[in-house]
Amino acid sequence: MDDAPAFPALNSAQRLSSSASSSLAPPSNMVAPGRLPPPTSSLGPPRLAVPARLPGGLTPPPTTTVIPAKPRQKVVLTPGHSPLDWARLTLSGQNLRGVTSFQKVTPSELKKHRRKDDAWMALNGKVYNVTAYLPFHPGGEQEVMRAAGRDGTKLYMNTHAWVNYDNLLKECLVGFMVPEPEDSDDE
Ligand code: HEM
Repeated sequence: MDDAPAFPALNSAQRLSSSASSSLAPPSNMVAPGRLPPPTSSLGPPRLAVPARLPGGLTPPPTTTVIPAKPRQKVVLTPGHSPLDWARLTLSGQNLRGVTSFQKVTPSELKKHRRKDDAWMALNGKVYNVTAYLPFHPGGEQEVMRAAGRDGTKLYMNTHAWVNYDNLLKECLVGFMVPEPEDSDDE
């Protein structure tokens, strides 16, 4: 049987360009998001690992994807307030709700609980006493307090829809939102 022809063909663009990109290592001008680029020599312009145009008129594929990073707003939690500490506290049997039975909470009742030592928040119709959680909140106490005494669903979802509040605040459930009674004077 005849020998198989060389692949890629001896005079192909791939072979011609192979000297330009002989290494499998990522090009040195690739920058991980949030990282500074590697220092470039002060002698001459920065090196470009991939030429603007490959021999044979081929344009190389893009080598970087820049995702604009939103600055994190996480705070440093005080000792004893890690997520694990919070898990421990919720399992301790301590009453974190501040009530002994589930309540029907009207908007005007909710409004009464907007102090740091008595903070309730409604999330999708459920009302939570978030007082105990405040020092454990990775975004800081002030952020949670923005929604204290009111419905924080929109703010919460806009900030971190991926955070499972139902699970984190299970032991902080106070009750459920109900409309203001018809004859109320809307305090
Ligand atoms: C509606 C009021 C709230 C606001 C405005 C708020 C805001 C924030 C902010 C700004 C961060 C930092 C995000 C970042 O830069 O990474 C954060 C993180 C976090 N918040 Fe809240 N938060 C609120 C309520 C809550 C509540 C009630 C909980 C408890 C279920 C919670 C749990 C968390 C967790 C677990 C993180 C860390 C998320 C992560 O690492 O991806 N937040 N929050």
